Amino acid sequence: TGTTRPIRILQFVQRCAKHGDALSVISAIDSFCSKVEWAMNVGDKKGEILDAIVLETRPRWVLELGTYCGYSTVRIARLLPPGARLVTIEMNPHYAQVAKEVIQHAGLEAQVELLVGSSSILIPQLKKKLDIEKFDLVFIDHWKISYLPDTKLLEECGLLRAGSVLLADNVVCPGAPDYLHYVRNSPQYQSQYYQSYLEYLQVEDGLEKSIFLG
Ligand SMILES: C[S@@+](CC[C@H](N)C(=O)[O-])C[C@H]1O[C@@H](n2cnc3c(N)ncnc32)[C@H](O)[C@@H]1O
Ligand SMILES: O=C(c1ccccc1)c1ccc(O)c(O)c1[N+](=O)[O-]
Ligand SMILES: [Mg+2]
Repeated sequence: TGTTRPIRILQFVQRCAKHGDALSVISAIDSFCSKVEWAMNVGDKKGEILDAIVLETRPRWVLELGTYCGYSTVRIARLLPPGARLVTIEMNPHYAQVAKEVIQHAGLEAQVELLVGSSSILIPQLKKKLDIEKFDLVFIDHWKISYLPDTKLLEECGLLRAGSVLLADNVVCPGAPDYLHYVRNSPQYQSQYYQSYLEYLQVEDGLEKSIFLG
């Protein structure tokens, strides 16, 4: 039995990226996934939109749903102001282990809280687990069928405040139609679509930014 794709991504990072240099980790993964093996990272094009929204939001508390190999985790954590924290949830223990090592290679482990488990189980435990009040920014990038139920769960658990920003990946491809309809039609959200492309491909995709109005 050979290796897994996440392991091959990690090995490339460990071989080609400079320890403690987040940008070199990001470009190593983008290089590997655009030239060697496609992988479901948010990627460089949508990643630039993600970066801009992190910088614009200046979040103290960030939640990421879906870690995979930690590519977007590193993209976000490298831009956080001192003292800010990124909580990332991943249900696959193998992916979580790879992500842990990628985040460590980038030197960002102090800013990141990586939780292994299902979002629907962990979200209701977050207030107890962490001395957290509300999330300022949520990056939604796990299985597309979970976007809507988990958004409603975040509302019910009182983890969003007026002004909290939800940023959802893949609202076009593979798509999250029920989520999109909800945030675009609910009076509780102000939504905006950022057109881009599916990671490493010439297929349309985009991010939806939705501000919770409270
Ligand atoms: C597209 S990948 C995440 C990519 C990552 N955000 C990036 O851009 O580098 C989706 C991940 O979400 C995880 N996942 C899917 N549903 C989940 C759930 N309900 N709770 C926790 N993790 C979940 C999958 O195991 C997978 O690793
Ligand atoms: O669902 C897929 C998918 C579907 C089919 C084959 C490969 C991946 C996918 C594609 C691009 C993404 O950015 C992404 O986040 C996901 N995902 O799994 O969450
Ligand atoms: Mg995605």
